Amino acid sequence: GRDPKVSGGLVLVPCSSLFYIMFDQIWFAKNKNPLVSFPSILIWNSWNCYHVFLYFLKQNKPWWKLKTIVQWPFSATQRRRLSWVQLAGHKGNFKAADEGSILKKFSENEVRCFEKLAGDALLPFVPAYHGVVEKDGESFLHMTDLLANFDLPNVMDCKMGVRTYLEEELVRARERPKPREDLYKKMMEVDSEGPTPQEHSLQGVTKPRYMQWRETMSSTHTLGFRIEGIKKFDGTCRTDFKKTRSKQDVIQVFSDFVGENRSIIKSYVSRLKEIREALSLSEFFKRHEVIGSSLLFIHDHTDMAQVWLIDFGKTTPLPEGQTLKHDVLWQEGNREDGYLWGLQNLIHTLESVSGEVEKLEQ
Ligand SMILES: O=P(O)(O)O[C@H]1[C@H](O)[C@@H](OP(=O)(O)O)[C@H](OP(=O)(O)O)[C@@H](OP(=O)(O)O)[C@H]1O
Ligand SMILES: Nc1ncnc2c1ncn2[C@@H]1O[C@H](COP(=O)(O)OP(=O)(O)O)[C@@H](O)[C@H]1O
Repeated sequence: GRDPKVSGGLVLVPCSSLFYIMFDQIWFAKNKNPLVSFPSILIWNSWNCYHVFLYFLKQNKPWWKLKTIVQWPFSATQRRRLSWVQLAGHKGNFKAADEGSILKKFSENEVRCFEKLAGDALLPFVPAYHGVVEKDGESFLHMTDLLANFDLPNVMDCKMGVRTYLEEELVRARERPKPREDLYKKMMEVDSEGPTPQEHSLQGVTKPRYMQWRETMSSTHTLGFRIEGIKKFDGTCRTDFKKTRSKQDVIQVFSDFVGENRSIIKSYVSRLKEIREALSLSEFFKRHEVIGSSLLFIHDHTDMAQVWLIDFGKTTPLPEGQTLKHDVLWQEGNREDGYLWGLQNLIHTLESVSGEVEKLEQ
């Protein structure tokens, strides 16, 4: 009864083994799940129950592919804290805050966006913004944790638009090209034939070149959005969508994400249509180039399903008097981002999933 058990890629270790518990939690806290905190460890330990220990060391696979979050026997609040996940973006950008809220590393640009969104038609579709706070000598944006009202949520991040870098980044790279080794390495991890012979010899690629390559490898160019990451209710997390490009592949990932549940698909489609309506009324949207922003999809076993606009770090105001259409071709200089075109394709994708589920049910 007290021996470690192996089942389906997981090792269950008795909680009296403090070493295992601490190792696992340090691993979580340092990596993708910054909201897991130390006090919980002591409570769990005193419960003397079994604890799920990741099997990644034995399998020699990247840890996140096997990351699993314990579901039992924690209270709903503890489960909520445990299932918080950062699916994309920069590591270490988020910190836990008071119940139901999170802190994101300060960006002046993003603060300005949240301030302008306060009186805009998009307000009901963005996380509530509670101002700038200081913690441990650093500034953060305090905002609502969108996962807080869900129990063991399924979460998906879709990055919107046909372009994921700013025009000014392109100009800068042209004027002063700066080949980056980290981006070269990231490219090589996905496709060793990605870099050009010159990039191979430099062991570096520029940022816009990397971003453009990411766009063509994924569905950004062909559909105006791409899947960045998914966390399922069981804690499994996937961020390996860099080559998910075809319409059929995207439909397959969505179908798996919604578990072929028609009620959830219906809620997602109607929420996306509400967002489309709000975007058509939004002054903010008209007057900003929206780059690198995501739609965050969240649903749980109660069939509650929501979609939110997040990440305004690279959403930039246009010069006075200029507006964007968001559904026309981008040509350098016009600053178009293809956001609305991507949204339309996203709605079509979910409608296709719904059609396929209907066929299966007949
Ligand atoms: O997704 P991968 O392939 O890892 O590439 C990342 C993402 O595009 C980041 O965008 P996001 O923050 O929207 O996820 C971007 O940050 P920026 O937002 O600063 O462009 C990173 O640029 P660098 O931080 O310059 O490496 C870039 O390396
Ligand atoms: N308000 C929020 N509530 C819950 N999760 C969030 C929220 N904001 C961001 N996240 C999570 O963090 C990830 C990265 O967020 P994002 O704002 O895109 O960060 P970055 O600017 O570093 O790219 C998202 O994919 C999502 O999983």
